[in-house]
Amino acid sequence: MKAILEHINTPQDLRTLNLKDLEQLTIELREFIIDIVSVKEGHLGASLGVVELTIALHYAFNTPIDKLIWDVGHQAYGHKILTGRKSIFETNRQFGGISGFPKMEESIYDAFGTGHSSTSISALLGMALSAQLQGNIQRQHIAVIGDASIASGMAFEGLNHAGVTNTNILVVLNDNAMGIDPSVGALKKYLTNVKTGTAKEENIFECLNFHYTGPIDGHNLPLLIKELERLKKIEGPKLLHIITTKGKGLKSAEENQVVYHAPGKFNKQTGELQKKELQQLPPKYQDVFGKTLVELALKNEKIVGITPAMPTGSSLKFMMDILPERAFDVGIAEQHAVTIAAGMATDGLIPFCNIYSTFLQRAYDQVIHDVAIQNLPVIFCLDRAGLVGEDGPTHHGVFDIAYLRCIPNLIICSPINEIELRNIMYTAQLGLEHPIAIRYPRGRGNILDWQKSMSKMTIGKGVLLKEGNKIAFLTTGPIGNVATEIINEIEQNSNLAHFNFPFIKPLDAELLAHIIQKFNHIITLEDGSAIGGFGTAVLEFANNTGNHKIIKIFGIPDFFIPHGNTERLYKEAGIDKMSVKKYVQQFL
Ligand SMILES: Cc1ncc(C[n+]2csc(CCOP(=O)(O)OP(=O)(O)O)c2C)c(N)n1
Ligand SMILES: CC(=O)[C@@H](O)[C@H](O)COP(=O)(O)O
Ligand SMILES: [Mg+2]
Repeated sequence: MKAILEHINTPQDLRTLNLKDLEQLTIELREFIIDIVSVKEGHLGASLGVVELTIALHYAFNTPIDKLIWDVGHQAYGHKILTGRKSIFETNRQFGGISGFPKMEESIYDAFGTGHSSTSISALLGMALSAQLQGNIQRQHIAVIGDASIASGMAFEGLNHAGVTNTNILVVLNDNAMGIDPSVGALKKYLTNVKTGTAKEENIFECLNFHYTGPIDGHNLPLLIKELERLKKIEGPKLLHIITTKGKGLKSAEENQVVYHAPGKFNKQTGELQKKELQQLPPKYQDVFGKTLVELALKNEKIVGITPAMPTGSSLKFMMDILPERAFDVGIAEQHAVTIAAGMATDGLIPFCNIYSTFLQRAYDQVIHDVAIQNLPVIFCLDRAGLVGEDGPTHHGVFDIAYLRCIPNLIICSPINEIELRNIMYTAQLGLEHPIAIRYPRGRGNILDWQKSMSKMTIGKGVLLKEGNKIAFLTTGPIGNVATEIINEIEQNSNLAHFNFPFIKPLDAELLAHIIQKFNHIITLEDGSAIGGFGTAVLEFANNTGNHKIIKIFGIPDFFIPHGNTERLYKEAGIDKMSVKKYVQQFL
């Protein structure tokens, strides 16, 4: 029974409560988040950590008139529940349901859409400058940003600019000493010194011209409210530094903050994680990467590993455990991750720079300017390529082929399975004349027996998987296995040929020329953007040969694919087995 929360549908309701009821609300809100996330899954620890802050902000400020931005947005579940989405919170992250991140089209209380980190201060400053220019001097602007996210370049850029304005902005630094994994870097050290009272005289935020308060206990609701009310009356840029515990209120989440960042299903009373099925499963691609890298690095001392703040998600943690001096977590700093990899490559090291496909978008210039133009043999491992599922459009890794394919010098490889991933990693560390981007998806592969000895691949070589004489399937990446299934399910399948193109660039020109000459009908299939992707590359090639054939491109269409389970999303994108099979069958 949630006696208080039951009556709260908007922040206006919350503002009528007395302090005792607000305190009770913190308990009920935590329970509500735990109740739903324990069965529906999602990000847990971050939202539990900001329950008091969420209530205090909506109590002290006049949202949605005052603008409130949640950096990354994975901590905004309490905010969603208190701003009209309590009854639909159980649809969180599901297809057709609410998004796991703030989204402007979802609610007037979501002042800015987030998902990728460290954007909040810039967006907030934009709003505050706009308010100033338009004479809206009453409006308040608040960003909540975590200690890991504020260490990112983009957040620093925002602070640096904001400090020379007299805008009405408040940055709340939510310091729990954690990202997904423990926070890293000199700023983390500085914040720790501030918390323990051992920081030197000068305060870094005051030096940036912010009015600084803190650190204060972010779980002390009356104190938070009092401080926010006070800060509201102070003009100019302000920073409030609060100390919180990630996972606050659920013992296991407090004790194991990395796992409970997004724990999957768990017992809401004990916090115990739901037991996984006992049967042996194929490996996660991230583990194939992580374990293979260790295997290679133990033999090749030039290999180094880099991750921007995702040691657990990328499985670089395996190398960090075994070869800590050669594996670097650089914090949420994708641009820096790419350029230090470039620097290392100039000096003969072999950097495996692992970045989620979606987060590499932030380091596009570094890929071109620092790596490709100088033709440095950096090995990019782009995890979470393709549709990632419940995180939705901010996180789908569907643009990489299109945005990388136009960069000269860069090899692009999309292995069909775990074995091919291992082989291309092995091949790359033997020494390439160019940088390479190896993309692979979220989740598991298909092969139990994957830890076989590795063999060298020929860069740019495609593979005939099945002979046929009428229609040619050309696939790249694990979606090639869907083509195999379709072929196996079709009776007249002698008509269907299947070619795997692990290399999107360079394309296997010889094989492609043969295919274009032999087949009148070609189908390409990929899990990336249909515009500018692998299919487009085939089309361009065919056009250049002057040999005009029917080429049907299956890829992600020209709209943002929403959140939901991947099977459903494949359908939404029209690249699921049924859709492709239906297309093929018309011609048989
Ligand atoms: C540009 C970018 N890189 C990486 C991530 C993945 N990521 C999501 S949350 C997170 C950690 C955020 O830590 P912090 O800002 O301290 O917030 P907390 O989870 O501690 O509340 C990371 C690295 C991301 N969302 N965006
Ligand atoms: C909020 C965020 O960006 C991450 O927590 C992301 O959800 C991680 O994704 P994976 O679960 O695929 O590692
Ligand atoms: Mg943090």
